[in-house]
Formats: sequence, C-alpha cells, structure tokens
Amino acid sequence: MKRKQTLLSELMSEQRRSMIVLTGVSLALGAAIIGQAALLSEAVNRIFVMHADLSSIVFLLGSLLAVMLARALLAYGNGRIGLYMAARAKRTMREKLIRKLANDSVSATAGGQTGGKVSLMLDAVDEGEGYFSQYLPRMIEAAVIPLLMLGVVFAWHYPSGIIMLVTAPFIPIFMVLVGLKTKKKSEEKVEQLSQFAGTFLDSLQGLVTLKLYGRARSQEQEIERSSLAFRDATMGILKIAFTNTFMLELIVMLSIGLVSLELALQLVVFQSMSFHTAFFVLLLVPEFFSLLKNTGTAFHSGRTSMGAMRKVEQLLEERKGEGQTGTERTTVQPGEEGLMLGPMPPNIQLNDVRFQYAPDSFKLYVEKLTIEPGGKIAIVGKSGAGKTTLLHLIAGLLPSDSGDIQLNGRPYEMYKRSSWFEGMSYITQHPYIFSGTLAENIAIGTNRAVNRSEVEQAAASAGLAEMIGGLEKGFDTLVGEGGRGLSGGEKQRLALARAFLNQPAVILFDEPTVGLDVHTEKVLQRSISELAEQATMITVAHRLYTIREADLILYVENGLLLGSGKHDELVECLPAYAEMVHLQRKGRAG
Ligand SMILES: Nc1ncnc2c1ncn2[C@@H]1O[C@H](COP(=O)(O)OP(=O)(O)OP(=O)(O)O)[C@@H](O)[C@H]1O
Repeated sequence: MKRKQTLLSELMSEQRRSMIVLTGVSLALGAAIIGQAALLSEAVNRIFVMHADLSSIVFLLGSLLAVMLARALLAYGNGRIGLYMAARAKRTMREKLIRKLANDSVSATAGGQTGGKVSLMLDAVDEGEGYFSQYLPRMIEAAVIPLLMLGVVFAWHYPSGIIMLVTAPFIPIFMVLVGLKTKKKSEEKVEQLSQFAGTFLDSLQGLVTLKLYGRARSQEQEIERSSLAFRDATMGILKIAFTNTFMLELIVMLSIGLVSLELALQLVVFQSMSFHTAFFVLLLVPEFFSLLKNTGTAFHSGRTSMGAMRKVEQLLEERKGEGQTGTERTTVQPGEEGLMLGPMPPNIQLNDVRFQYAPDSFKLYVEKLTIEPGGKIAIVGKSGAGKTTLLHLIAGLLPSDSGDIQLNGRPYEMYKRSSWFEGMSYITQHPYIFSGTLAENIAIGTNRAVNRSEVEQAAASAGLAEMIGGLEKGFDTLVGEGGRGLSGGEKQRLALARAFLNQPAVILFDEPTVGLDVHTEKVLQRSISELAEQATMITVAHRLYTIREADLILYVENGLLLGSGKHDELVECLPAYAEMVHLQRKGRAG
C-alpha cells in the first residue's frame, strides 16, 4: 500500500536541490574550519616554538586570513540557503492553504473559527520556517563537518578522537529526549495561540453585539483566560529550552575538559606528542562540540516548527474530508478543463438531488426541477425551510450528495467552474464590503479590467449615484474595514452595481427580509428588473410583489419542494402556500 505523503515530505521533496547545495557548502565549510585550525596552529608553532621571524610567516598569515574569510562567506552562504528554503516552504504552505480554502464549498469556508484560521495562516506557517532556516542547515552541517573533523583528529592523534567519539553521542541522545518532550509542548502552544487569536478576533468582530448583551466583561475574562493559557504554554517551552541549553553547555564543557586533560597529560607529563599537534587538536575540539551543540538549539526549533507544520497539515486534511456524508458527493473539480458556458442563460435542471450539511442534520431533496433560460424564479417558504440551501445548490455553491444538476442538458461537473461563476452574480442580504474605495469595491464584480466611467455607470444603474455624489471623495471614499460604513440598503445596491458591471446570465438574489424605505425599495426593484431583463433570476423571495411577478414559484417546506408553479396555481392547489400568502397580506395590512 502506498504511504500517504505528509506535508513535510512534500515540502522536503521540493528542496532536494537546495539540500545538495547545502551539503556541498557544508563540506567546504568543514574544510575551511579544519584549514583555519591547521594554519593557526602552524603559525603559533612557528612564532612561539620555533621563534621564526615575521617575514617567514607572512604568507602563512595571509593564507589564514583568506581561509577565515572563506569560512565566514561559507557560513553566510549556508544561512542564505536556509532562508531561501524557508521562504519557499512558507510560500508552498500558504499556497496550499489558500487553494484549499478557495476550493472548499461556500459552507465549508464559512464554517469554523475565523480567527483560528487567520492565526494558523499567519503564525503556524511562520513557525514552520525554523525547520528549513535552522534545523535542516544545522543538521546537515552536523552530519558532515564533525565527521570530517573526527577523521582528521583520528589521523593526527587517535586517543583524542576516541574521547570525542565516546562523548559526542551524549549530545544527540540528550537532544532526542528533550525534543520528544518539546514536540508535544509546541503542539500545545500552537493550539493555544490559535485559540487565543480566534477568541480575540471573534470578540473584536462581535464587540457591538457583546456590549449590547452585556457580555463584554465575560468575554474579557475569556480573552484573559485564553491569553494566560497561551502564556503558560510558552513558558513551559521556554523552561525546557533553558534547561536544555544549560545541560548541553555542561556536557560540552565536560567533554572539552576531558580532551584537554588527555592532551595536557600527553604533552606535559608523558611528552609523547608535539605542541603543534596538541594545539591543532585543541583548536578543533571546541569547534566539534560547538557544532553538535548548535544542532541542539536547532533541534529544539525544528521540533517547534514540526508541531506548527502538523497544525497546517491538520487544517488541510480536515477540510479535505469536511462535509463528506458517506454517500458519493458530487464535488466540483476546480479549474478542470471543461465546457464553457456562453453569455446566454443556461437551462438548469435538478434530478433527484439530495443534500445534507452533516449526517443527522437538515435534509434537502428535489425530485425534479427545471429552470428555463431567462426565467424569474421565486423560492418561498418558512424560515429554515431550506430556501437558501436550495439556492446554493442550484448555483453550485454547495455540492450535492447524490443526483445530478445539469446545465444545458449536461452535468454541471463537465463545465469549467470559472465560466459558470463568471456568468453569475449573487446579491446576498449582507454583501461583503472589502477594505478599499467604493470604486474598487464595485469593480470586483467582474474579472475584466474596467474603467471609471463603467464603474460610474454601474453605480448609477444600481441607484447609488446620488449617495456617492454627496460624498466628499465620491468614488474614492474608503469603505469597509477602517473606512466609512454603509447602510444595509447601500450595501445591497453596491452588490447590485457589481452585478451591473458583470452583466450576468444568472442572478441569485437574497431579498432583504427587513423593510427598506419606500424610495430605496423602488430603486432596488427597478434596478433589479433592469438587470434581470436578459438573465435568469432566482430569488429567495419575501415580498409579495416579487412572488406574484415570478414565472415560477418554488414552495419549500422542511427541505422538500412541496409545490411549484405560478402564483394563482399555487394559491389554488397548495394550501400551505395559500396560507403563507394570506399571512403575509395580513401582516402588511396590520
Ligand atoms: N452550514 C450549515 N450547517 C448545518 N446546517 C445548516 C447550515 N446552514 C443552514 N443549516 C440548516 O439548514 C436548514 C435550512 O437552512 P436555510 O438557510 O436553507 O433556510 P432558509 O429557508 O433559507 O431560512 P431563512 O429564510 O431563515 O434564511 C436550517 O435548519 C439551518 O439550520
């Protein structure tokens, strides 16, 4: 059975070439370190033991300087390659996350904690960087350079080599023990951070609601609790990191002490070795242990990064399976090369379509439904009956569990998704206003480049001209986050202006449930009917006027399409519909 490729192994396979370069640079760095020690010990030997004059060692000192420079450059090069690998890995992770979120169905994207996702996108991906910028370069260095050094020490003075060989494994053993402990802690930390960020962002977004319901204080306490938990998790990791550093220093100090003692005994007591050799080995030993020690710190950051990467992987995995109910779900493959839809409204057909948000939850079933091109459809029913769900299914914003949705007689999946979405505009009750100017917010209605006069024309058609004309900066007024606020009616008209730019073949319209003033209502109605002249219009309808004018009314109850037809027909043959109309009339009169 083929093993599932993890995110880390995927990222690693991208970095193969960089890792080969890294190994080459590490080898050169090892040679430079050994060369530096050899030249330095030779220079000291000549000056202090052989009392050579300065002119005879000028070349030696020049070579030493060159090797030191080369070492610095190689160490810098290693750092740069690490940073390059980290940047590449972060880009890949972000791309994967964005692609995943963008390809999820609308309901899946809207689900979950927004703040948590933001924190994951920004922080966990950043934390993952340490694996490539620190851990990998240090590990490759540790695998290459100490071996090189050990070989040289063995060749020059094998007893020191034996001590190094015996003491060195204590460092990785210690690292593994500590690493295992930090891994769990770091996963906890990322979890805490995500929770903290989530609580914080969600509280900020809902500040007005919280204040109104007098919940601001309890939310404050919740944020405090969340931040304290995050602090504790961070402190836990720091405690381990500090103890780790202290223990590593101790092991390194003892090991260097042991080699020095052995060298001193050989040099002074037994006089069995030259000063040159002893000094050369003595110069190499701290370098050897310092490299191993660096891997200790890198190991710690590597574990933290792995914890963060697991979180990213979980989000990618989670969303992969999200919404699957066990039955084969007709998912839409994004970006597939498929049929293109033309500018004309398509014929839309639903056959035996079933949908469920999750097992044991609300069920929607449509046996047969045909929407003719250019039709004006009103979906009606009680609150929670499934009107919006049906609208989203027709629009392909939700994937059906079974059955098929056809456009012009062919399954929906055969079409290129972008061609369908480009020909469609969705005017929701609460359209999202992005942070930017009014002109920019209108221009996002279409993919093609638009000029200012087209934006102005669209705004005028949507009945926004008067309101924008009254603003000091007109179309350049900043709206959305950090900008000017817009009323509910203005937001919907802005969404309408987006649709006017797009000139869609299919319009989805979620009619406002709250009453707009007569003037706004008239403007909206006029604009929408103008926009819908050449298009199929599917409205989740609440107004009697819209319902009466519709070519086809779909009456939904408890997720079932109870009846469809014209207003008069339904009043005649569907008592539930007749009652709804009656109640609506009474409501208006009262
Ligand atoms: N993302 C979701 N996950 C699970 N259940 C959902 C989800 N969205 C809606 N539902 C449930 O599905 C049912 C139908 O919801 P839907 O929004 O389609 O109703 P509606 O007729 O449009 O209601 P309203 O007129 O109040 O907007 C409701 O019971 C709702 O709670």
